[in-house]
Amino acid sequence: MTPPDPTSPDPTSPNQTSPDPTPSPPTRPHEGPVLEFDDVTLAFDGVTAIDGVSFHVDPGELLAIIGPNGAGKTSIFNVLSGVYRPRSGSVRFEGRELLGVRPHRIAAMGIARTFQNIELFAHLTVVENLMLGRHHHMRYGALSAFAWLGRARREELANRAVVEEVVDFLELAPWRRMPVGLLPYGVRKRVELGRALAMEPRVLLLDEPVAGMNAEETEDMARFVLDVREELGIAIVMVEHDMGLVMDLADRVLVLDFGRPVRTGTPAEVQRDPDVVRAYLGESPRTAGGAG
Ligand SMILES: Nc1ncnc2c1ncn2[C@@H]1O[C@H](COP(=O)(O)OP(=O)(O)OP(=O)(O)O)[C@@H](O)[C@H]1O
Repeated sequence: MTPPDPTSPDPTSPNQTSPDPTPSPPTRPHEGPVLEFDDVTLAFDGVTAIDGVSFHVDPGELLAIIGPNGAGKTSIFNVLSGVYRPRSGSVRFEGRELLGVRPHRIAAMGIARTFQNIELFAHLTVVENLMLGRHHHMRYGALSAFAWLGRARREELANRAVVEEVVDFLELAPWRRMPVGLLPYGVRKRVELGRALAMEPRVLLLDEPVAGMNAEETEDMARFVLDVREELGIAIVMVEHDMGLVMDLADRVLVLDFGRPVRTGTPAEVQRDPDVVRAYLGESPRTAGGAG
């Protein structure tokens, strides 16, 4: 994945120039897709990373985004999380426009993200890393904590309770007090999923959740991703090169090539689409093994 480049010039990255519009709270529960990505185009100097891409995600749905290296998958995540501002198009979360909204506010609205390269604090314990996921839910800083000791304490306890639920849900109890840097790779990836879940998101963006994992770790992660969707009902957008995982888990698959959408459909539809086979999967669907 290409990491976000904070030095890239406007208008493509990041949302520096425009004021941060305060999203108005919805007056009634949102109906329809939880996420709408509508005719979005994002260009860097000479490179069109996303070229007129549209998709939607329904509540509780798992949409996988696949495509060869450089197809624009990470760029879509960077637009969804407010790191890049596209040249044109619209991105809506529960009906509210996200373009122009800063990343921390998008996270607080309910969109959490994991990264391909684990972004945890190696010297902090599992529980401490998960508590960082509660950051957006903490209203009392150090100063106000003196003034409102009781409330701050209650908030701390509530945040700890959420973190404990995540520890149970992802079966992280054996490692809870260990520094994350000492944990096996597969467990660290699970802690990163946990930190995103601790935010209590309504949409989860998973960036290559099984990259670098062995078969056993992949199987574990697949089970947890399914549990997140089925038990917590969280909508998921997943970028992944492991085609077995994509075809097993996804409700629908969006295939990209050179920033352009090739096809959106169920795993079965996508696998037998000749354009997809040509663009990504190889000569025969049977040879599909990913391009990562
Ligand atoms: N900050 C940037 N500055 C310039 N070009 C960029 C930047 N980010 C991405 N690109 C370009 O946009 C295109 C899409 O990149 P992107 O990282 O989104 O692809 P990807 O599908 O995630 O690839 P991979 O599977 O290798 O992670 C590529 O040509 C990439 O070089």
